[in-house]
Amino acid sequence: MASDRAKPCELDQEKYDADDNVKIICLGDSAVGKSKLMERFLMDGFRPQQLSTYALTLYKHTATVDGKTILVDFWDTAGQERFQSMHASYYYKAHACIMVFDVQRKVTYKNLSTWYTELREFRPEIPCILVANKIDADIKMTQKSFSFARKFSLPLYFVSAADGTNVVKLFNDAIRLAVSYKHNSQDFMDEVLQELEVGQAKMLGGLKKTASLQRDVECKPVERLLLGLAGGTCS
Ligand SMILES: Nc1nc2c(ncn2[C@@H]2O[C@H](COP(=O)(O)OP(=O)(O)OP(=O)(O)O)[C@@H](O)[C@H]2O)c(=O)[nH]1
Ligand SMILES: [Mg+2]
Repeated sequence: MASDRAKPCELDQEKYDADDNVKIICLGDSAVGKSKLMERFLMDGFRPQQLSTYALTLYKHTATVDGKTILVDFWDTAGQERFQSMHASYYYKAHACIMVFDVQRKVTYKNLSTWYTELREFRPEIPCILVANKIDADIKMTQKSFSFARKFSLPLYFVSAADGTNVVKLFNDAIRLAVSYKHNSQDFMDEVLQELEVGQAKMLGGLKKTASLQRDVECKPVERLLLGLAGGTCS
């Protein structure tokens, strides 16, 4: 279970021993409760005053999933940026998205399509959880079916940052989905291939050097192939 709480300590040994790390982003209009949801999960608290997020806040959290320590970066942004395009780096290498609307303000539900379109431009495949927040203010909303979730086959969570309903479940599920996406996606394969390429390039660099220094040394077949790939020659 990913049930650990955020630790205030800067020097956290777990961070150095972590098995993996994931990035989870949060999207939605201003004042839907993105920051309050993070506050509820990470600090188990809720201060009702509204302080709109300025630009971007990054929270670091340590979780345990299937016995493994996972470092989670939660990215929280300001919803008023909706009318501009979000910076691509916000989406860069994100492994899951929590997309929030406010059950008390219909417009925040309508605007989901703008958020979702942009998300899919940058991250076509990452898991996305749809969140109906502030159900404490109108419990009847949990009886409503929200077609946006069905249309895009998104899991829908009814939550309240104010009283904590479903918040821990929401974040724990998001972490699980992020970890699972990271290990099963094409992105993961791309990362592995990239690392192999870097390793191979280093090896080829070494071989090229050797070949130019020792031109009369006979090349073994495998070295010929590698030198061919690197543009080197064997005499
Ligand atoms: N009743 C109720 N109010 C909530 C809940 N979550 C957030 N709020 C209130 O909604 C307001 C906005 O919450 P924030 O978390 O700052 O919203 P945000 O989405 O981070 O807004 P930006 O940073 O501007 O994008 C605050 O006044 C909160 O007290 C909730 O679950 N229930
Ligand atoms: Mg905020």
